Amino acid sequence: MTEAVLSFDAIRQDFPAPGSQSKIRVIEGISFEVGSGKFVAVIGPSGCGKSTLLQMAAGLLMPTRGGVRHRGRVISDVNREVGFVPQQAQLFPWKTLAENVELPLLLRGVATAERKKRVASAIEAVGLGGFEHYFPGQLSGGMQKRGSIARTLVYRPDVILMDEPFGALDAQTRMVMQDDLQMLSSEAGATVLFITHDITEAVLLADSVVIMSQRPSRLLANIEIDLPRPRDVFEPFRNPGFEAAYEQVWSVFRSQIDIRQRSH
Ligand SMILES: Nc1ncnc2c1ncn2[C@@H]1O[C@H](COP(=O)(O)OP(=O)(O)OP(=O)(O)O)[C@@H](O)[C@H]1O
Repeated sequence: MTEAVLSFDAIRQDFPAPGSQSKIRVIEGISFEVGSGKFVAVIGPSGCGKSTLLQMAAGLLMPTRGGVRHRGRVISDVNREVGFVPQQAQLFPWKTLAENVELPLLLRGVATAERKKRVASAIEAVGLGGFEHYFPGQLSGGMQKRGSIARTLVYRPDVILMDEPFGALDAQTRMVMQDDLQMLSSEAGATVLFITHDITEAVLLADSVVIMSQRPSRLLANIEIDLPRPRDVFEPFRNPGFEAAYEQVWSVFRSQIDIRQRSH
């Protein structure tokens, strides 16, 4: 069995209800693991607590009950061994691409020569060689997203947390980025916890898909996606076994979506 890098153990999360003394239960009893070198996608209806789980893994929020462990250690403070790729690229607009990517290394006190080497290789890995001196405003949305991924890869975090990283991209750029991410993460043997609303994206990228229910959210299923790699993200249905895997996820997930019967 592969070693668990992250484990979520019977997580419950209550938040104070804004404007009242009561509490809202958002998560009720979620448990799953992210194994070493595995790509785990989490899907669930809007507001079910997916981002909340990432915040717990990053040590920015402690669960009301249960615990999150990183390589067996209970996370009780900011977890500096995770890398976070947010929904928006969030590069500093006044810094060049190279300076943005270099920042985490500066904060960690990495020596200059090593910094330069790692920045160059991270920028190269995401296909942005030649754009080092561009400012974020001079890059397209997709390129900024690549920059944000390079800024995470550069310090080689033990786990990469991605919160709908491709949600805001156009459909074509999104496919290219999915393909790149698949290659980068398998080459680096990276451990990734990835949030998405998109079942196709989840099935194409993940080794397993965790499906959460509506609030208070529970774990509906944790489905292993045993499709050969590399997977074709451009023509999903050409991947042998894709249709069955998609159907397996959709058959669980569809109960969580309001599909209204309209008579007109
Ligand atoms: N600090 C907070 N205080 C109060 N409520 C919160 C807080 N953080 C999150 N919530 C609530 O918890 C619920 C889950 O939020 P979260 O952002 O984790 O959902 P999500 O599944 O990532 O949603 P989406 O798919 O729409 O991004 C939401 O209803 C939100 O209003």
